[in-house]
Amino acid sequence: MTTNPGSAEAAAAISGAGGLAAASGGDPRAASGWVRMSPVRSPFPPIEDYAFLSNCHTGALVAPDGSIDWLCVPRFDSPSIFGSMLDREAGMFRLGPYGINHPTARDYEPGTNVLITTWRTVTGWILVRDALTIGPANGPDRVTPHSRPPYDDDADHFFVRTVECLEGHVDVELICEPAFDYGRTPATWTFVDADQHVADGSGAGTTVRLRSDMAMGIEGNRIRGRRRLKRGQTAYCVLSWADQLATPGSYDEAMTCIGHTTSYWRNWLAGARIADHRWRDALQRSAIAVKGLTYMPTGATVAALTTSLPETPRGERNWDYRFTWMRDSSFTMQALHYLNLDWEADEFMQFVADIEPNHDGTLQIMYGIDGRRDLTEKTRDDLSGYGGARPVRVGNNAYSQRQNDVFGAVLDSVLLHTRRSQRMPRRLWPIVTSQADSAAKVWRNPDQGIWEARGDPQHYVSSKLMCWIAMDRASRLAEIRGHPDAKKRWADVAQEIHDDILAHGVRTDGVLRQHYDTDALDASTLLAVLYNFLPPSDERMRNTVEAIAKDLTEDGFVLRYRTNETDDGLSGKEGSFLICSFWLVSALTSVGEVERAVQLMERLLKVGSPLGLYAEEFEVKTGRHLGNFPQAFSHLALIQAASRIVLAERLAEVA
Ligand SMILES: OC[C@H]1O[C@H](O[C@H]2O[C@H](CO)[C@@H](O)[C@H](O)[C@H]2O)[C@H](O)[C@@H](O)[C@@H]1O
Repeated sequence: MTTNPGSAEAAAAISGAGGLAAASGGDPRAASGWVRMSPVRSPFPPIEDYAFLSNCHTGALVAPDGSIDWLCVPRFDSPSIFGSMLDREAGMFRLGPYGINHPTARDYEPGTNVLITTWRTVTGWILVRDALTIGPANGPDRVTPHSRPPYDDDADHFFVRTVECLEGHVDVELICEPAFDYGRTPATWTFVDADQHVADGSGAGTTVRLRSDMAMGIEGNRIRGRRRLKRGQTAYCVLSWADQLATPGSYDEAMTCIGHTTSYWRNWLAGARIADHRWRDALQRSAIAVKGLTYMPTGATVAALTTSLPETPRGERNWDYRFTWMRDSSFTMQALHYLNLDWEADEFMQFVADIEPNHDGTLQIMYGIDGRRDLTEKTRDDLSGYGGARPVRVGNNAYSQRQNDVFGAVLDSVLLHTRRSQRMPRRLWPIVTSQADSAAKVWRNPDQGIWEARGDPQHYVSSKLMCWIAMDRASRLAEIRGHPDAKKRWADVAQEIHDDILAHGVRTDGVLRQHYDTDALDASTLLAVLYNFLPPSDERMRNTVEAIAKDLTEDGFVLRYRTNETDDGLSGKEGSFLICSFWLVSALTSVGEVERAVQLMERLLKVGSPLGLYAEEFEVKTGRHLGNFPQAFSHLALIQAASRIVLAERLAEVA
């Protein structure tokens, strides 16, 4: 038992006598120091009901009841300290009205990553602001596009929560119960000031500091505070984890941090070129979500904030996405370029230039956000998993897979970057040559494909297509660099791959197939349309789009493939893949079916979360989101699809 005796009285004063008496009897975690203080929160909220906050170092998910159910510190890929998303006993931090779990309204402060929650109780109204703080080093200056913004990468990062009573009176409750190392180690709390407004919670080599102007007590492994706020009164609490643990010391200071955070996001967004269109809000939210998944110190992006949110309810399709996939990042760069947000793309190019290649010059398909290579997957059998979906995985064995699309992803990004910045950094040329030569060598080999199937390698059409992109982009880059021999050599290979796909990758009905030895469909072949493998007027492009729209959809939403036709080495049925559904919007636009594209886009926007966020998949029969959340793939494809439609509509207007 880790209770600080000195603080037990304070706890009892707040929670009422007997607060500490609720014991851990029968709880297997008691042996490791757990002291259960209240019934386990249950059930798991729907994935899409979470709010996402980020400081571009790490991110958090806030449940509708005001609890932070996911936070890893100090980085996206660190072990969680609040992990209730994966196990109701793996840590949480709630601020909200006592005894009420359903907010009246939740929204972001427009154009920011600051969450505003309003609560109405029988006695009054309160407004809670939540932010993972971030801010400009030199004040909220306007960011000029194409210049390095005055971001303070090394600023202290806090989770700041403020509450303001708008009407009547409300009893506000704070419960902070970290569980370090993905729920394995409960916090040991000690007060560090005499007034008991600052406490340190430690475990598994990590210390967090909680500071508040509310009276706090230690109850076993958690801090609890309660205060009655009357109209016009305020309170705050701040959680920090930086070494110096310096935190705002008053409500006003906390609000200043939130103000800086607001300015940061708005200034960043001011650099984006977002069409004045009815989808503007969705585009802005997606841009903020994608940016929020960027790890600022290296420019790497995580594929999603979380690990192991299930793609099949209660199933085994649970993966850790807190890493940087070359493919996902390349698509992210494209999406940010659509919005004129080139600066992040520049940063990612630096990341690419810095990574350590394999001995043969190839790149891994994914890396840690700090560029590390070993992402060995482990299962955490001590965690229940979201809704009972097990195993929970930490790490991702896909890192050692052979996925031949990676060459195209990297080289397409380099060409895009070169064109946008009108220069090609010298340090990128060795990467171009090694990727192009590797692609030229391996494109004939089977691989695991872009869906990272864990079954046998196949000749995936989309992998060959991306090798064609690799050779095409390399040839254009060689031209820019003035290497005519390389230009010709790589263009010849591009042509060879093109011919090969047309010879083996097209079914007798003129539709692109998933891989050379099947007639099954695969939504990744929509990339052929998006990358202009053939002109959009070519029948094979239209046939592929129509076949996918008709035979690979559930209620209009696109599956990446049918799991009963494709052995991906896993059990369970998936939901529709949101990236594929947005790809279909883009592809319909390309082949001139703009009205149908708009209809599908509108439906996709309707199934976004109440806060405009998307997981990886959507389950048509329940209307629930599935998989990791929020997922960059879904948001970047939304940006691409909307941008393409907006462009098509504008062109139609001037025609
Ligand atoms: O379905 C099996 C695979 O699922 C994950 O991969 C998916 O997510 C990646 C990150 O967004 C994406 O790049 C890939 O295209 C998706 O299929 C998982 O990470 C893999 O380990 C797993 O084998």
